[in-house]
Amino acid sequence: MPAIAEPYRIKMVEPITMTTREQREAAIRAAGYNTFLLRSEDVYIDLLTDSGTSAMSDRQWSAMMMGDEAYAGARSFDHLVESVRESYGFPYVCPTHQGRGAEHLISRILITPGQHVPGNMYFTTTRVHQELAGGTFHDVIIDEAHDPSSLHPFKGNVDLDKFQALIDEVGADQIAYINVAVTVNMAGGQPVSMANIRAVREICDRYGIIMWSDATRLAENAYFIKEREDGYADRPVAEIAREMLSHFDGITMSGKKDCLVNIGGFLAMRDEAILTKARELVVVFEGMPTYGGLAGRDLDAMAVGLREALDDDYLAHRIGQVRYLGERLQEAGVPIVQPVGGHAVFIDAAAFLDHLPQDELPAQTLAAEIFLDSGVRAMERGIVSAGRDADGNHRHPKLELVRLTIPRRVYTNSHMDVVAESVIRVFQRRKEIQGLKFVYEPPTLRFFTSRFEPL
Ligand SMILES: CC1=C(O)/C(=C\N=C(/Cc2ccccc2)C(=O)O)C(COP(=O)(O)O)=CN1
Repeated sequence: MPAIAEPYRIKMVEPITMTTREQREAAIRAAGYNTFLLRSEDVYIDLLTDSGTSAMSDRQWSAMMMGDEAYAGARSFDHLVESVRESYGFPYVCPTHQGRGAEHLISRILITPGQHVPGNMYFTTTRVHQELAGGTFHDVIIDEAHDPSSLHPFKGNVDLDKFQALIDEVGADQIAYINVAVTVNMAGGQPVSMANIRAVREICDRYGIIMWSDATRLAENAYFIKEREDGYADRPVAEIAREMLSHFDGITMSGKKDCLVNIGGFLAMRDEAILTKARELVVVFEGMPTYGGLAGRDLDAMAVGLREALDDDYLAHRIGQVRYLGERLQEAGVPIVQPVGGHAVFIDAAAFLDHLPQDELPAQTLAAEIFLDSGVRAMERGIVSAGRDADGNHRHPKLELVRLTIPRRVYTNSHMDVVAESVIRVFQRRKEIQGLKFVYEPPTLRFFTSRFEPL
């Protein structure tokens, strides 16, 4: 495989510094062994999230200088609408401050309390907003998505039989909409195939069910279709992305991922009636319908970034860099979710620390251990993130993962080598590692602010 260099050159740098083991021990204790509670200055290589952490291009920065900060009817809004129409194919756009702002609005608009919302695996903020609107989430992803070692090329696919079974059980009129995430974050950044999207569309057309997408990482999904699905190898990713989205009635979008911005999101849709309802709500929760909680400059940065994120050379490098880290870990025998996802390498913490029961929080423990070893910050994506069920019991997800999330256009493969060496060092002494216990747990989205102590 010929080397793929970054399809850009660096024009500005932000110094980062290595810490000592003593500094990191003090930092992780102060953070209650929760990597979300670490201070940025104590972190060496920050792989907590790809959300809002990407580097913007000189074109985005210059677009920001031209941002129109008019309170209503700003040019910046027009630029975003134009970009979404051209690149995504939706006529209507309602900006929000970020993805969960859009999730909040669409959940209120489409869900009647008591209805059901099928989707391809849960995502934390998506499910919370569906439940707050009175909906019940049902996971209709294929079984392979819950198996870290399955090599299925499209582990994000909807299981059509599970979707059909839910329709038969509750009735199509009790399904508010189906939410198809592209890619599926909690499955390991796994894509959905075009064939599966088309098949879901057929079922939705048959029963009159709204088909929505969480398009947060749509560019990466389109790239995997180009790589893995017959008939797409010679198609530009931008074309594949438009074809993907053509099957959906609308999308929620966290611009902080595949729009390459530090803040921003939006709803995009075909039905003007949904736009009207979104505009009624956005003025209550986000701001005017033409800014949605964002400055004009943010809208301009997003209008440029969503186009850049669909560039074939950019995606070949981006996906290639994540894969490079995954392959280095695989070569050393570190158990990771396969195939390597689009935005992160997900370590199988249950297999890595197979001497710890899930209630001793293996993924939380491993994320803390990696930070202690090198100052690399990862994110827990296991029992802590899954939260408690309606009866107040811990949910026990099949996937107990630590996510090494790669920001876009920020790190080089030398940083990936440092990360790989750290994870491998921890892997070599894994049997010495003891678990963690909760010492503080908030009522919702507990992974953000919970605190832990070693057992
Ligand atoms: C598929 C998908 C996402 O991944 C997503 C945000 N991801 C995030 C940010 C995050 C959110 C919640 C807990 C931990 C980290 C990520 O670190 O992975 C959102 C919400 O978007 P938002 O953050 O802009 O509100 C919607 N859908």
